[in-house]
Amino acid sequence: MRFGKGAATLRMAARQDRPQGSAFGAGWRPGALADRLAGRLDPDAEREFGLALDRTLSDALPALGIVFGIGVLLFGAWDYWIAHELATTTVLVRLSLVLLGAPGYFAWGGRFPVAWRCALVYITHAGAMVCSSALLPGGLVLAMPAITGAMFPLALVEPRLRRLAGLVLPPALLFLLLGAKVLPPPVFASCALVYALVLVLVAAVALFQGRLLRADFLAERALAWTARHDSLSGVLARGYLVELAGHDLALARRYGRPLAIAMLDIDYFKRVNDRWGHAVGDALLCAVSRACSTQLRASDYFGRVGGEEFVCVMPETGEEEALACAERMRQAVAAIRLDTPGGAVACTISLGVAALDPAHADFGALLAAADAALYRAKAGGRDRVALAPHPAGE
Ligand SMILES: Nc1nc2c(ncn2[C@@H]2O[C@H](COP(=O)(O)OP(=O)(O)OP(=O)(O)O)[C@@H](O)[C@H]2O)c(=O)[nH]1
Repeated sequence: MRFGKGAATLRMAARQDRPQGSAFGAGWRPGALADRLAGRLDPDAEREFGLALDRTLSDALPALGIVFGIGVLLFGAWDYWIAHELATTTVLVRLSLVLLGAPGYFAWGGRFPVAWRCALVYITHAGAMVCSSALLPGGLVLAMPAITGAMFPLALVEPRLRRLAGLVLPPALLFLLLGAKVLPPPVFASCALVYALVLVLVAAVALFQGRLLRADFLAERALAWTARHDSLSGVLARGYLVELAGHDLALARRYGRPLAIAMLDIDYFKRVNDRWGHAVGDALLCAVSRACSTQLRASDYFGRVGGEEFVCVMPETGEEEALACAERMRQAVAAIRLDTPGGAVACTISLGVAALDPAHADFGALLAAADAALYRAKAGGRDRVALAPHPAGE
């Protein structure tokens, strides 16, 4: 199962804090035991896990259609073998119910929730098995392995218990209704008991599968977080920042929207390391990251691109607003006082701001413009903001 992310989700993830682990809350509530067994995650992670699972299900549905189609043909042949005089009727029942559920295989541009599509497919198809075998002599008993067996693969792809129950219970009720009508009472009782036992086993498989998939989801999420973030400061890593910025730059170009970046560098950082030691230098890098991040809009993002160099990307932001944001960051950093046993450590930053211009070939060109402006801020005395000139005016 792939837990891939679309560009929008990627951007959301960029602003998230470190991934949460399995955070099943303490305290008793209905379903708490099932939650514990399934390794249920905290609400946000569970929502994300559910979306990933829905994507997988949506992708799998068309392929399942081919498998189910072959199944319908094979069971039609089985009908002929059991009672060929009834087979035309049973095959028609099977086909009509399966065709009724067939729209569920298609995505319909995402107009219908995946849960509904799954329900339409599974309930009609399992209903087709139950109804047509109820028409055959002893058919319900003979078809029991297929009817109950089909629930196990379902539990593997849909391990969420409530959803699973919504899928398997309607065909189970249909089985009980028709079984009570066509089977002798002792046979019916025994079939109902076996059906109930299989339901319990299917629930156990779903719980176990849910636990495995959630562990897989958490591991993949933690790995993605580590790959996309700077391990020291927790802000975006260079590669991920460039990936996100490339996407936002393409959007800004396409729709003629503004976008600006600020590149910043801690002034005389070498002296901090030399005087206070690398541990204090590291703590200062974290403090600067925090101070700058708090000055940004929710749509902006901030990453570390070098030793003591950071970049802030501001989509939908023009030159003036970017300069104001850069100035806020400068002031926020200047206010930092890092308490150490040797005394309070302070620092300043220099910033270069560049606004997107049609002449910037790509994000690298915009970055180079901000870097040149940063160089001018350093040369001009540090602790200041410099704006990159428009490329045409250079
Ligand atoms: N503590 C710590 N230091 C780092 C890290 N990465 C880079 N540095 C240090 O950052 C310093 C950068 O020094 P320089 O490039 O000379 O720049 P500067 O001293 O800040 O001077 P200006 O940029 O010109 O104001 C070097 O001493 C690097 O060792 C890190 O992750 N942790």
